[in-house]
Amino acid sequence: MLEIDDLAVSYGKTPILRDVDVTVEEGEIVGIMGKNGVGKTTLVKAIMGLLEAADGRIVFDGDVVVDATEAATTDADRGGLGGRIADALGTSTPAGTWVGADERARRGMGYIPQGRDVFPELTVRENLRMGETINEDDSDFRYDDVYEYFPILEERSTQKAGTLSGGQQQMLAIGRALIGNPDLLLLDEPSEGVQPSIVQDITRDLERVNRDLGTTILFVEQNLHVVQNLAERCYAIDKGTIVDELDADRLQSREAVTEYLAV
Ligand SMILES: Nc1ncnc2c1ncn2[C@@H]1O[C@H](COP(=O)(O)OP(=O)(O)OP(=O)(O)O)[C@@H](O)[C@H]1O
Repeated sequence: MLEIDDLAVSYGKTPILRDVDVTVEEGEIVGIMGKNGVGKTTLVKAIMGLLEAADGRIVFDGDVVVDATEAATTDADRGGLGGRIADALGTSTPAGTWVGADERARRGMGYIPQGRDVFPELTVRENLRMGETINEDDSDFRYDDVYEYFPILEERSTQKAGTLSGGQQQMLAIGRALIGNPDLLLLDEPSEGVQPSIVQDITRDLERVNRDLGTTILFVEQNLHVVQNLAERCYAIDKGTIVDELDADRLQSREAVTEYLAV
């Protein structure tokens, strides 16, 4: 479903990610854990197409969506207009293969950003309607299904999203993404700003989504409960690169997991 090879991402001239290799098979729930500031958000944004890659490749559902490898960004591409402009400006070039975020969403990536980004002045229902703008292939997944997963959203359907608790907003963001009918759901710290009892609910809800809808899930987290209870396997990221991969057995060891978290 997703294959990331040798990915590097920079902010301006500052390298943030380097040599990132991550693979996610169809139907899996995979975590990427790491402490504050190690590059988790940067990685999710690069997968979604919100940040350019300085190097590496990303293949989604069999199609190359990013190819910023040297081979792809030299020769023909660098001879093109984009390459010449980039050369003239002395910037990194987007030459090579680049599929934008909107197109990645249309091809089946669903993204739930850190902080959720619900529209606070719109009602719950209006927020869910936003998910339909992504869904062009007549998904069967509609409001009623979202409400079945998250009954509280039906109770609050005419309430402004900004008045919901952190956990309810997270449910709303997940519901909105599901209406877009994603094959791959990318979540950036779903537990952030959510009270612990509700974090457990959200973990269970995401498992149910994976089981019932077959949605592949890739999340980044630094919450021990979510890492241990949601991930089937988990990468550890530190200082911008993948430093370990834990299978289901190792994930059960609190000691093994906390090494990579700020707990
Ligand atoms: N827009 C930006 N410009 C420059 N540097 C940035 C920018 N955004 C993030 N960084 C830096 O990139 C590094 C990785 O940040 P990132 O947000 O990806 O980490 P994170 O693991 O998601 O952290 P957190 O858990 O705090 O969200 C940090 O050192 C951060 O300061």
